[in-house]
Amino acid sequence: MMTTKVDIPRTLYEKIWDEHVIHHYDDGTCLLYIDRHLVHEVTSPQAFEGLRVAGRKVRRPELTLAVPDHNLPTTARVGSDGYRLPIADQESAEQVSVLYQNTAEFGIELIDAIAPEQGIVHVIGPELGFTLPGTTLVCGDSHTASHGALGALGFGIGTSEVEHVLATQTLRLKRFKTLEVRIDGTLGLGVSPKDVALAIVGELTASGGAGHVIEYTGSTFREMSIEGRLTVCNMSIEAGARAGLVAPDETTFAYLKGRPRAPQGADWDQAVARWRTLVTDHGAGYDKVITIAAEAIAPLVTWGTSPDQVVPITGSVPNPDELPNAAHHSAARNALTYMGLTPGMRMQDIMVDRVFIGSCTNGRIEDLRAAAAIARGRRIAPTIKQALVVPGSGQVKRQAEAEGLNQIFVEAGFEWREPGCSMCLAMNPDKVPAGERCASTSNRNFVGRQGPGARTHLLSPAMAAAAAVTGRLTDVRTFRPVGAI
Ligand SMILES: CC(C)[C@H](C(=O)O)[C@@H](O)C(=O)O
Ligand code: SF4
Repeated sequence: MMTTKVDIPRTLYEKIWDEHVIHHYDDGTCLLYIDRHLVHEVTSPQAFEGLRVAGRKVRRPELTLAVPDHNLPTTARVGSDGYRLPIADQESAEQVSVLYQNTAEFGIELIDAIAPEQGIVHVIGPELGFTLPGTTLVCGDSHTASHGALGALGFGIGTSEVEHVLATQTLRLKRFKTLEVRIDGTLGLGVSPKDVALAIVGELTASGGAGHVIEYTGSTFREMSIEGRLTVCNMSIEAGARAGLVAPDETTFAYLKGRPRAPQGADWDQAVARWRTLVTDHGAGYDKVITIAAEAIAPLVTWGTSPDQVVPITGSVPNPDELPNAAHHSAARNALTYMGLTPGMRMQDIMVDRVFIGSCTNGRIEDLRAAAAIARGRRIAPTIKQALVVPGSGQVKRQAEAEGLNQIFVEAGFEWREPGCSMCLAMNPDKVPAGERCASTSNRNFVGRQGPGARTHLLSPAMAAAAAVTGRLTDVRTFRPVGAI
């Protein structure tokens, strides 16, 4: 009997990859077909310019969707007279208006700053059903890994690759290696998908996943919502991985059903039947495997300037010289100097100046619900200079408002904003001043990330809300909800 390719056990990643290879080159690279392309204002201007200079068109404009997010102020975008407010910062205004011009010139759909669907590129892709299982999806943005939560092979690309995808709808790439991150068991009370993500990054280190696609397996992910899976997949890149994947299942199908751009009617049934085959076959091997027990994961918080510099909230700032890996000693010392911390300090004694709840890591409805459950009936500490809640998209914002979450936040002293990347990175007016400390639900605590000299502690939405209430990093497990939400 003939052995067909189908009989060889393959991982989920290999199945998606194989299905998209158009050509194998002699040097081992492959030409890969790209199903979907997301574009934002930061990494696309040079790509469009390249097309213009070469006199090329966009090959399949209908497969690309553009949205501004990084540079938008999160204050009102429309004045009381109904007119659009200008962006004050010249560079930001320019980037956004160039995106508008480029998309108009090349016939690409644009969700503009005041459209109801506007939001962070990685939040709107899934919620519109633009992101679908088994597809290849790219964006000139490292957190494109997020989309793997729906079983799409999503990865970030550079600006020259953005141009290549626009021109050809393909990319020439080397196959990635595979890494299984297996977590079984039930998360403890107060432990969220963000803690899972931080635990994985802490375990793998910021470079442990380099060159790999992570597949998240085990009962913890099977029981996790799509929002939670998006949070975990989002941070795959913080462990150095190109992409993160969760095999699509009933949770995925329920999430996607009825989304505006997902297949409808008979197409839907056919699509689901196909998506059910998107699982790693029994007997398929990964290049690397790590396992973590769900019960071992505590609420975590970062102390340094890399997302892998993380400890349980009940822990202390480590002594750099006592870290297990000697290669990390000097990096840790520099991080502590930048962060203004000394070894041995209890994490819960660290006072914060600002709190940011939002970003493509934690700006979805479940994140806001978790934060609101802590904020409800409480006030932010008087020492807090600013506490921002920034929904990841217009849809998240409307849903949160329908549930009254905005009111809970505002009554507690938080500011309720328009969707965008906001304080995740200092490309818009939401910045942390030099020397100030921010408890942030975003994904990067790099030097200067939230503003020059700003100090960032990454944590979950509930922990961020708790920090806002007490004015310091706080174990959310010591909080009891006030009333029901
Ligand atoms: C601006 C963009 C290129 C960048 C990225 O690639 O991730 C940003 O989104 C980030 O989070 O640092
Ligand atoms: S929210 Fe932050 S991480 Fe996400 S795309 Fe925007 S800047 Fe990048």
